[in-house]
Amino acid sequence: MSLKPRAAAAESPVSWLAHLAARLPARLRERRLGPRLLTAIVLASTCLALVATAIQLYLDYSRELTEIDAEFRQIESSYLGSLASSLWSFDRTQTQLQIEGLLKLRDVQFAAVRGETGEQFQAGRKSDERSVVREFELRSPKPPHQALGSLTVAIGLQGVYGRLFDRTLVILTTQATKTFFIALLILFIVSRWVTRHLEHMARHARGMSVERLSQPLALPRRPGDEPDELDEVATALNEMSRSLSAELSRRAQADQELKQHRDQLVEAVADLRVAEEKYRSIFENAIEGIFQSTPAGRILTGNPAMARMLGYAEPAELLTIDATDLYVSADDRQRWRTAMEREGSVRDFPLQLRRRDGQVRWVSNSSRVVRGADGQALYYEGTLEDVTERRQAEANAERLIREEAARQQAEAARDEMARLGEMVGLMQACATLDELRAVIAQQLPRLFEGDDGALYLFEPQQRFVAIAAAWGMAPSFADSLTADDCWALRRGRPHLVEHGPDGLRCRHVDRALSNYACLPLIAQGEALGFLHLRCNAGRPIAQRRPYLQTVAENLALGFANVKLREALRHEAIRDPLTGLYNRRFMNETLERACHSATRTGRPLALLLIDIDHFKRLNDSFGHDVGDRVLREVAKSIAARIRSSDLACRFGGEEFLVILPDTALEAARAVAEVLCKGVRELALSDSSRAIGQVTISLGVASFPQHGSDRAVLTRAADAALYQAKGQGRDRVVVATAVS
Ligand SMILES: Nc1nc2c(ncn2[C@@H]2O[C@H](COP(=O)(O)OP(=O)(O)OP(=O)(O)O)[C@@H](O)[C@H]2O)c(=O)[nH]1
Repeated sequence: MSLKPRAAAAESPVSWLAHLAARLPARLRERRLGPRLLTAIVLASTCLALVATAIQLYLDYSRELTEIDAEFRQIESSYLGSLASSLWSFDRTQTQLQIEGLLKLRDVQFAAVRGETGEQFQAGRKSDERSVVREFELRSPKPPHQALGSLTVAIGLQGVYGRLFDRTLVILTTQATKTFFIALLILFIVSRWVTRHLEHMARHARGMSVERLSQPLALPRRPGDEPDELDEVATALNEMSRSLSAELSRRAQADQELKQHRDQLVEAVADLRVAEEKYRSIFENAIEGIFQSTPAGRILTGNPAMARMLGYAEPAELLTIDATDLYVSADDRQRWRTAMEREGSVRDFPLQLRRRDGQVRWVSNSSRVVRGADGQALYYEGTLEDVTERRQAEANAERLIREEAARQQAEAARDEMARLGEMVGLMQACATLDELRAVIAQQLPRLFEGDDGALYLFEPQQRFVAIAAAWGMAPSFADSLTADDCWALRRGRPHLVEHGPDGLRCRHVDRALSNYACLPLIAQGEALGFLHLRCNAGRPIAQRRPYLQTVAENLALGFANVKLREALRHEAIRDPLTGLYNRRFMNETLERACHSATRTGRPLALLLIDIDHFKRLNDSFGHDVGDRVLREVAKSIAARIRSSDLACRFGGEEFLVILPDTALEAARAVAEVLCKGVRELALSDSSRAIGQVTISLGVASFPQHGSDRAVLTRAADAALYQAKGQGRDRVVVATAVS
């Protein structure tokens, strides 16, 4: 059996396919997406269609073969019996008819019966084309079923091939048509949905420039269209454009900055060259020596000034010497290195170096350590200045300063002593303690210029000292102190506290105060007070101790002298019995008062007072009682006059009161007051009452009753006489001088 395709029918599709296959690579290499896509679809679809058609043909072919087998079985079952009967009965006509009848079956081309006897019947003709031939054995219908011959049937495959070809043609046509339209549809869709936009993007991209980067890509969309991947691509492109634009701006700015930096760099390089030349010039021409040396003492660099300083002709010679040999003292080198290692640099470090010729020079060194990344000292660099002459000049200047200071100190001491002498002189001229205090208050600040201080003096009959004079920080001094507040008063010795926290401070000074002195004023064993001094000038107080003691002693002496003088003077001008001024002093004072009244024209009055019946009182009570009455009357008078008035004992039991700036009527009123005051004295002896003591007063006034002491006194005396005459215990005003 053989299967042969029809050559004429197969030639056309194969050549078409060959032609198509030959053109496919060119089609697939098309630049346009549409044709490429179309070609790919057609190719893929064709391949699939061919594969599907081949499968279909194979299945159809198998079915056709099955049907041929079924046809043979049908021949076997339906025709073999009747043919055997016709052959058994030698019915040739029937046999021939039956064989021809077989040709009516589908695709049967040929049928032939060959009897055992050699007879042969056949219908149709044998073809060279492929066919399926089967031979059946014919046996008699009745036992013993002997062999009668055979039936040969040939079913041609040409019909099968024709049907398969037709079917293939239909399938391929259908597939091709479908593929064509689907391809067209896909082409349209791709063009509409994809390539149109891609071309738009391409046009946008082609038209893109740096200036147009900011123009966004907008796909031609109908409003309301949902965004798809192309929109995402467009969005991504726009974002890319924006990023690109930003990047370009940044690059442009960076370029600008780079340009500026480059310009600055160029300028800096130029400046650097200038600076380098400048520093080279400084290095070469500097007056100071400039060097670099290793920690081991090797000189790396040295300028001409350094070479000259050390006695070498050329800087290159410095590189051959060991720097450690330059030091006069090894200790100097060690101190210098220790300072460098500890501080990292030194400034104006004094050193003594030995020149090449052996001469020793003083130099001032300023250096620093240059360290590596590991912190190790790589080398030292610095400058050397020859300060030998300057040091000599400084030494001379220091000597001169010391001498000047000593001279000034001596001068200051002379000044101090001169001021002290001046104060002592003034003190000696003081008649009263008040005068003395005033002089001291005025002189002490001059004596201790620049320092704070105070003078404390014991108040009469008191146990505390009160401030008598203060200068400098006067408000910070206490007004009064007890003797316990000051170590100098307690111990009767000078108490000095130096700088520092350890000194034993007096209670009257602040705890923070140091450098002060308290010196007691002691005269004839009696403590008069103390001098307190706070030294502000930074000069140790101990240095001034001798001077302070001299001042304190002079002050004490001054007070003692004035006190003595006051006592003497008191005795000279006072009446010892009554304490009032005596007649001699009264005469002097009245003389001055009259002159003053004459000069100024101001009034002046006199009261002449006499105790009534004093003789009788003396006689009755004794002289001592009389003395006591004299004292009580004097006391009563002194208590009722002004401090500017002056009461004195005129003699015996007579008193005289001078009333400056007092007119006659006022004087009369004072006289009445005095008269009444004495009248009211209630005096008594130890055993009996003395009785009332009265006085009589005569009043005279300047200028009505006289313009000098004698006339006024006489006028007052005349008035007193009148008062006695008129019965005593009264005031009588003098009559005007005619
Ligand atoms: N106790 C005492 N008596 C003195 C003192 N000085 C004077 N006399 C006395 O004073 C008396 C003065 O008396 P006279 O001058 O007579 O006056 P008189 O007795 O006060 O009488 P009239 O002045 O007229 O009232 C005399 O007896 C003096 O001795 C004195 O210091 N002490």
